[in-house]
This record gives sequence, structure tokens and C-alpha cells, in this order.
Amino acid sequence: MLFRIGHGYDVHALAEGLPLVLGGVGIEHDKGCVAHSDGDVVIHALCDALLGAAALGDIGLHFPDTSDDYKGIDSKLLLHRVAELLAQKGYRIGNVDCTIRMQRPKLRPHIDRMRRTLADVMGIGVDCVSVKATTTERLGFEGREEGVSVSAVALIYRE
Ligand SMILES: Nc1ccn([C@@H]2O[C@H](COP(=O)(O)O)[C@@H](O)[C@H]2O)c(=O)n1
Ligand SMILES: C[C@@]1(CO)OP(=O)(O)OP(=O)(O)OC[C@H]1O
Repeated sequence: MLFRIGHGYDVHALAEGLPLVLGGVGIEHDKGCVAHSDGDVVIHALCDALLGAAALGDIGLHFPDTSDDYKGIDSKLLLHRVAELLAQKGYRIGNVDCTIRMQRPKLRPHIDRMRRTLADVMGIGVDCVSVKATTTERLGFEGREEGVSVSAVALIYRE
């Protein structure tokens, strides 16, 4: 069995009046992510972790933010394509873990729905998907609510 790990990191600025989508789940909030796509920063970090594990480049390489094809796109479609790409290379996804750094709103009530959504899109069990949230104690751009950052790790394997 060949095991490989990958890491992903993404940041988006927050702006008033935009929809907030995290981990494939729409969340009521006064701010949302500024982006070419739907701005799902959790999925973007996760895609980079999965692509990184397979040494297949990064999200911008596969889905350029200069292409109209991806304008406003639902990032769940991008994650699904990344999972397909890995499957074509013979890889299966073992488990993933994401940490969201966001001062507000409280994300805990939404975490289990994010886990189920991400698990369904990747075609793996919900027990293999972890999503966590932390404030940055009001420090830095996340703490000032100017942006949100996410780190993700993924383990993939091949027989
Ligand atoms: N946007 C957030 C941030 C944090 N949480 C939950 O609160 C716990 C404590 O936050 P700290 O910043 O003090 O680590 C954290 O462990 C999360 O469970 C949240 O729900 N939403
Ligand atoms: C997701 C893509 C899609 O065009 O655009 P953005 O929504 O701007 O997000 P980013 O994290 O900058 O990743 C690049 C792109 O792949």
C-alpha cells in the first residue's frame, strides 16, 4: 500500500452583503468571501491538500480564476472533479482534516452538515472528514474579520 499526505491553505477576503459558503454549506452572515467562484475557502484548501497529496499541482492550475467557466461556480463541483482525478490515478481518499480560522459567526452549529456534505461529494464516510473552527482571538486579518483562512491536510492511498 502506498500512502501519501498533502497540505492545503487558502485565504479569501470578506465583504459585506456577499453570501457565505463554507464546506459546501450556506451560512447566514453579514459578510461573505470575495472570489471568482462561490468563495468556498474550505473546499479550496481541501482541493489543494488532495492535489498536493498526489503531486498534481493546485486548484488554480486545474480551474484558473481567469476562466469564465469557473465564474460563480459551486466549489462542490471542483472538489468532485478533484476526487475523480485522484480516482483516475488509482488513489482513494483516506481521511481529511480542515481548520477554519474565522472570528465570527460561530461555526460549530454548521460543522456536522459541512462534514456530511464534503463526505458525500468525495464519496467517503463522514467519519473520515474532520472540520474544525477557531477564532484568532481577534488578532490578525481573521480576528479583524477582514478575511477567513483555512488549512487542510489529506491522506490518500493506492493499493
Ligand atoms: N468561528 C468560530 C470559531 C470558533 N468556534 C468554536 O469555538 C471554540 C473556541 O474558539 P477559540 O478561538 O477560542 O479556539 C473552538 O474550539 C470552536 O469549537 C466556532 O464555533 N466558530
Ligand atoms: C477557485 C478558483 C476558481 O477559478 O477561484 P477563486 O474562487 O478566486 O478561489 P481561489 O482560492 O483563489 O482559487 C483559484 C481558482 O481555482
